[in-house]
Amino acid sequence: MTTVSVEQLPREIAKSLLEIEAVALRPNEPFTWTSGLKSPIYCDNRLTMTYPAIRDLIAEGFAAVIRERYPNAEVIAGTATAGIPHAAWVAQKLGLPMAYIRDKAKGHGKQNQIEGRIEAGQNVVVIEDLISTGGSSLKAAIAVQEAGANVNAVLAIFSYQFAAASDAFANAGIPLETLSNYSALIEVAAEIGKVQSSDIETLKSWRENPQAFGQ
Ligand SMILES: O=P(O)(O)OC[C@H]1O[C@H](OP(=O)(O)OP(=O)(O)O)[C@H](O)[C@@H]1O
Ligand SMILES: O=C(O)c1cc(=O)[nH]c(=O)[nH]1
Repeated sequence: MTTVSVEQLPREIAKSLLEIEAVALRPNEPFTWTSGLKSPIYCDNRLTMTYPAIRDLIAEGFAAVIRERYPNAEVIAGTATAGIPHAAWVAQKLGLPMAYIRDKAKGHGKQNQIEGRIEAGQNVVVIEDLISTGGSSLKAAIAVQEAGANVNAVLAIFSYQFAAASDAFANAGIPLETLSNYSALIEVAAEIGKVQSSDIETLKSWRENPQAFGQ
C-alpha cells in the first residue's frame, strides 16, 4: 500500500504524469478534445494503468479523500471508459460496491447506461480520470441522480481548472475535487525541465484563452 500525503498529491501526481510521458505537447498539430476544443496539450491518464505504483498512489489519494470527506459513500462509480479502472481500485480499497456509467445507454441488451447496481437513495462517489470542460463527468453524475441516487461528489485525477467546469458543477450542486491539476503540472514541468521554457510559455498563454488557440 502506498502512503499518501493529500497535500503533496497535486505535485506528486503531476510529476508521475510527466515521468511516464502521459503529457503530450503538439503546439503545431493541436489535439482535438472530446468537447471539440483544440489544444496544444493532451494528458493521457489512461497510461497510469500501466504503472502499479502510480495507479496505487492515485487510488490511495481517492480513498483518502473519500474516507475523510465522503465517509457515507456506498457505491464507487467510474465514468466510461477512462474512469472505470480507477473506480475499481478505489472500490476494492474501501470494500465498497462498484459500478460504471456509460456515456449513453446501450442500444441493445438491457439498454443500461449504468452497469452494476446503484439503488435509489444510495450515496455515490463518481470517479473520472480528467476534467476539461467537465461535460462528460457531469453527464455521468446526472445519470446517477436520474437513477434516484445521491452524488456525493465527482473526483478526478486531473483538471485543467477551467472556470466553466467548476461553474457547471457548482450550478449542478455537485462537489468536484481533483487530485492534481494544470497549475501543479506547469510548476513541476518547469522545475524538472521536462518541458522546454518556450513550450511552458505556450501552455500558459493557451490556458489564458483556450478558445483562441490555433486561430
Ligand atoms: O471534461 P470533458 O470536456 O468532458 O473532457 C474530459 C473527458 O474526455 C476524456 O474522455 P474521452 O471522451 O476521450 O473518452 P474515454 O474516457 O473513453 O477515453 C476523459 O477521459 C474525460 O472523460
Ligand atoms: O478533453 C479531452 O478530451 C481530453 C483532454 C486531455 O488532456 N486528455 C484526455 O484524455 N482527454
